[in-house]
Amino acid sequence: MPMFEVAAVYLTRERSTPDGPRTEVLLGRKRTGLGLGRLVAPGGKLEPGETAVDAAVREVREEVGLDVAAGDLVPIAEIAYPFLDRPHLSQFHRVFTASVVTGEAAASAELEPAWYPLAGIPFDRMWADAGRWVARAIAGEYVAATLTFAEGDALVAEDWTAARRS
Ligand SMILES: COc1nc(N)nc2c1ncn2[C@H]1C[C@H](O)[C@@H](COP(=O)(O)OP(=O)(O)OP(=O)(O)O)O1
Repeated sequence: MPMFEVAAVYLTRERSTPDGPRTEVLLGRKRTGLGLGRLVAPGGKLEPGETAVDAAVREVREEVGLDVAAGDLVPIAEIAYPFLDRPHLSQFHRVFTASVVTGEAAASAELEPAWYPLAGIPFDRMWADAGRWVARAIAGEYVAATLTFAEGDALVAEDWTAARRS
């Protein structure tokens, strides 16, 4: 199944709170297109000639107004998402994390960003797969998977051994 490529970035920061230090992750409520209304990481399709790292840096700047250096991006996952009911939406994600960012997150036409505690990510507001892997990937476990979606954006199959493009 042909798949377009997407780069996504889970940015993190450390904050002190009355209960002690905590790690937070930046997510944005999607304002347009596929996944409208869901919380997602900044990210999007690779443009012609771009590497995934190039696209990750560009998407973070465009969608949440933050600057992240290419050298600070750490790959944490590669995930194939076949869409059985809409094959043209099938996509291959390269996912990164980074803890070094400059500036304040700002809303864009694509995303309305906010920081969430890593220990309390609101997975019920995200794509159905996110609760299965995002926290452990940010924690350092590299994830390679094929996660199949079907009608109603339902997650209908999970293969946690490889990111298969066909
Ligand atoms: C299909 O399942 C998905 N699961 C998860 N966990 N995250 C997803 C899924 N589909 C998209 N996302 C994430 C990936 C990115 O961080 C954002 C946006 O991706 P999308 O492919 O919707 O990108 P666009 O906004 O359409 O791309 P452009 O910015 O290039 O227009 O959501």
